[in-house]
Amino acid sequence: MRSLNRVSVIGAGAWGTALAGAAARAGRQVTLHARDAAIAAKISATRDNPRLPGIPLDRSIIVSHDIAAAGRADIVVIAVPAQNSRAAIAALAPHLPSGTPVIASAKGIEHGTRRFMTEVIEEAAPHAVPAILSGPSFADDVARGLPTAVTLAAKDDALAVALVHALGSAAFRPYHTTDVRGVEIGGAAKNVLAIAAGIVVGKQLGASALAALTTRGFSELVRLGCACGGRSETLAGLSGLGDLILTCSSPQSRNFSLGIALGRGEQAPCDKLSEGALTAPALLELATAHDVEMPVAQAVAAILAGRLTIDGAIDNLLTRPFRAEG
Ligand SMILES: NC(=O)C1=CN([C@@H]2O[C@H](COP(=O)(O)OP(=O)(O)OC[C@H]3O[C@@H](n4cnc5c(N)ncnc54)[C@H](OP(=O)(O)O)[C@@H]3O)[C@@H](O)[C@H]2O)C=CC1
Ligand SMILES: O=C(CO)COP(=O)(O)O
Repeated sequence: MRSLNRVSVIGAGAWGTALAGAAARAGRQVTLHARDAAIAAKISATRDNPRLPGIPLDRSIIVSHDIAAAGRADIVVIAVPAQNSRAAIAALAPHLPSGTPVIASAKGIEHGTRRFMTEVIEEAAPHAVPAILSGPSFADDVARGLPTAVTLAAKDDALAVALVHALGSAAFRPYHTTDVRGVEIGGAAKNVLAIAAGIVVGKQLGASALAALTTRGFSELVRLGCACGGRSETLAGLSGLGDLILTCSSPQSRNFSLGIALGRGEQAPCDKLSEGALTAPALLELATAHDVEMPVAQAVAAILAGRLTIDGAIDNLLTRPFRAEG
C-alpha cells in the first residue's frame, strides 16, 4: 500500500476545516484548500475560520488557494456541499495523480443526475479511487476534538482499512466497510428525515411523536438503502441510524433547525446549508425508481416545494391505513 501521509481537504467550510483538524490530529501533513484566495489568506493568517468561530486551526495545517498543490496528495477529501461536489472534483481532477483515493464527505444526492457522491467522483475524476466518509459528527464537535465515530467505506477492503488508519485518532474513530452505497444512502436520507423531525418539534407534537417519526423514518431509510444495494447492518450503523438519531434530536443540526422553523411557521434561515432540502426531490425520484414507499420523505419534499401545507402533511401521515410494522 502506498504512503498515505499527505492529506488535502477541498472546501474550507465548517466540515472541511473540522476534517483537516482531525487529519492533523491523526499525524498527517494536511493542506486545506479554499477556492477563494482572500478566504484562504485570511484563515491562514488568523488560524480561525468564521464558519467555526473560536476554534483555532491546528498550526501544522497549510491553508491554500492552489488547487494544483492540493492535488499533490496521498488522500484527498472533498468537503463541499453535495450539489457543488462535481465542480470541485472537476477542478481538482487534472492535478490528481492516477489512483489517488478521493473521499467524499458531503451528505446528499446530486440533482438531475440522482448520482451519489462516489458516483460523481467516478464520473468527474475517473482516474481516482472513490471512498465515502459519513456518520454522526457535527463539525464543531470534531474540530474541538470531542469524541466522534463515523463510517468510512471503499470498495476495496484494504484501502478502507488503510484510510481509517491514516485519518483515525482517539477522538475521531472511523469504522471501515466496503458498503459504499449503504454509507452514502444513510447520510443523504437522514438529512431529509431530520427536517421532518424538526417540524414535529416546531409544531410541538410531543416527544412520542418525535420518536415515532424518527423510527418510521428509519424504516424508510432502510427500505431505500436495501433496494439500492446497501447492507442492513450499515444502515443500522453510524452512517444510517447513528446519524439519524443525532440529526433528528439536536438543534445543532441545520436540517433539524430548518424543520423547527418550518413547524413554527417562521422564516427559514437562508444563510445556512440544508442538504436535506436540496436532496429531498432527488431522494424521492430514487425511491420512485426503486418502487420504495417513503411517506415521510415525500411529505418533506411536498412541503418544501409548496405542494402541501404542514397541517395537510401531518394529516396525510396520521390517516394512512394501519399496517404491519416493517
Ligand atoms: N457542518 C457539519 O457539521 C457537517 C457537514 N457535513 C457535510 O459536509 C458538506 C459541506 O458542509 P459544510 O462544510 O458544513 O458547509 P459550509 O457551508 O460550512 O461550507 C461549504 C464550503 O464549500 C465551499 N465550496 C462550495 N462550492 C465549492 C466548489 N465548487 N469548490 C470548492 N469549494 C466549494 C464553500 O466555499 P465558499 O466559502 O467560497 O462558498 C465553503 O467553504 C455538506 O454536504 C454537509 O452535509 C458532514 C458532516 C458534518
Ligand atoms: O451531518 C451532520 C452531522 O452528522 C450535520 O448535520 P446538519 O447538516 O443538519 O447540520
